[in-house]
Amino acid sequence: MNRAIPHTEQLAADAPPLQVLIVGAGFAGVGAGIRLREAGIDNFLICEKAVGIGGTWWHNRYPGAACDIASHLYCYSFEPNPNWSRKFAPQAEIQAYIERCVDKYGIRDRIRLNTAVVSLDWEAERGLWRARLGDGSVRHSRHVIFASGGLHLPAYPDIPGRGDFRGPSMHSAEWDASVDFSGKRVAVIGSAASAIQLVPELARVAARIDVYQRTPNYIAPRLDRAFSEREKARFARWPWLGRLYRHYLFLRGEWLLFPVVKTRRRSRWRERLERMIRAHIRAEVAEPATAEALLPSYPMGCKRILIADDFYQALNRRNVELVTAGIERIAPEGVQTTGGELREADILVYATGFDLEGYMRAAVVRGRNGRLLSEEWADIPRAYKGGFVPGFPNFYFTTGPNTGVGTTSVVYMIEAQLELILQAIASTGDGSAIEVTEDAYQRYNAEIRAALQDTVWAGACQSWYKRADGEIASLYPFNARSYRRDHRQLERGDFRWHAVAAGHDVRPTTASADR
Ligand SMILES: Cc1cc2nc3c(=O)[nH]c(=O)nc-3n(C[C@H](O)[C@H](O)[C@H](O)COP(=O)(O)OP(=O)(O)OC[C@H]3O[C@@H](n4cnc5c(N)ncnc54)[C@H](O)[C@@H]3O)c2cc1C
Repeated sequence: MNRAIPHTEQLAADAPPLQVLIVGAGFAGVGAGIRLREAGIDNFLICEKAVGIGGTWWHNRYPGAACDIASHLYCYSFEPNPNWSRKFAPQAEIQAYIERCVDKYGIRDRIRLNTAVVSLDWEAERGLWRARLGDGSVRHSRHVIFASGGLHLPAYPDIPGRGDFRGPSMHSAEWDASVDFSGKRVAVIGSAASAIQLVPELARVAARIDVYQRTPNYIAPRLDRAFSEREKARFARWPWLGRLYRHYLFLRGEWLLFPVVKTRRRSRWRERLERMIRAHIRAEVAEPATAEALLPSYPMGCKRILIADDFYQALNRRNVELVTAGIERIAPEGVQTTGGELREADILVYATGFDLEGYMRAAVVRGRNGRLLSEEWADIPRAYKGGFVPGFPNFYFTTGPNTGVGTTSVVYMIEAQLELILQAIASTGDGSAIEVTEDAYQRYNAEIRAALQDTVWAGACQSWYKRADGEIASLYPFNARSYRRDHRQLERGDFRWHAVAAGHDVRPTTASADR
């Protein structure tokens, strides 16, 4: 039975506690809501700081924005979509898909938009999380699913003079659709995942585009194409066909791409792919000096492997130039390079990615005994299986620390994480609170850290994945299938349960095998 969520002004501090509060309405938050409802848990609320649903696919609206994991895999396994228009669906279509899921599974009345969760405090005496929301109201909840995602905070480069630029400037994730690029000189800072999608689109209308590249990327052909009406009809008629295709896409990532990253030792397979992409760059880019500047000099997989069909072609246009000189500062008239050249621009676009640890900075979280999550993670963000941190009872992350696989769909990973979270919530049916043990947390993270040492990301490899101290807090060193296997069953010996009684002290209990 649906119970309408009262409006903010009606929410007094003593509003009945929620069973589950979900932070964020992206693939993870919406997926969590759907799974909860399926499990018969109706008393949940999804708070989303943005004014729309879809997370990444609400925020990233730059021209050319699209997924780079094929759409038939980049969607919920329980909600295949036979009607994807292309192999790699554009942003609007993915956002509309998430909206459709919200309606089909009846969770729209559980979503509160324009509502940031500012802080979360564990009230041990009540066994509840106290959430302070952006509008100043307070809500209590037994469980919190922290589905803020890692990529919701746009990162700007630390370049002097950013505020001096006299024209419009924007981050790719905060696109200003009111700005007209026609006939304008545009400086695009960055040449990675978002830049390679938006440069070909802007190049069609802008007078000139300077693409500022710090480090070249391995960009493989995307081989995107539209699905014909016939193909869509077949996917609709024979759902097994969609499942088979999805499975093929998944195995391709596991077999073709995972071996590239899984070892830091020499790999013939990796070297072969590197040679193929280098040959591709030389074949695609007309100007030899530009082609040379686009050739990466590090092992493939060290940075994210990108795909595009039209980026290298766009660099052949007369109105597009690759600038490899460093940036000294942003001037009112444009970009001043380290070579002393002032390259004038009318519009600045920062395609400079995200603060990779966005899940860490999304809200102030205080667990047992007032322990701040930021203190727990002062050295490095860590979590047991990416989702559980000791000292934070009934609190779960999706896409938390060390959950990035890079070779498969994040939605696939999210579904695995939700499986474990749902089991954790179900295990507290007697009113207790669940918490991972310190031992299990330490052991799991020691295993992850040791395994990361043998991946291509370790050692001298410099990448966005790495923190300034060289630690890797975002990536998972094994393949997606082993991740899924690892998330199938809550390992009860790795948890303990607190007896929680309203008005009484929380008494930690040891997990018994039969819980
Ligand atoms: C441009 C782009 C393209 C991508 N393409 C792919 C792809 O092809 N394949 C792939 O697997 N992955 C891709 N990703 C990664 C993508 O982020 C994930 O696939 C997925 O969308 C993550 O879903 P999520 O729900 O975990 O996080 P998000 O989609 O980021 O949603 C989290 C939501 O939480 C909200 N939020 C954060 N903090 C708070 C708070 N304190 N209070 C309330 N709300 C809050 C945010 O506003 C956001 O809407 C891409 C990412 C980007 C940026």
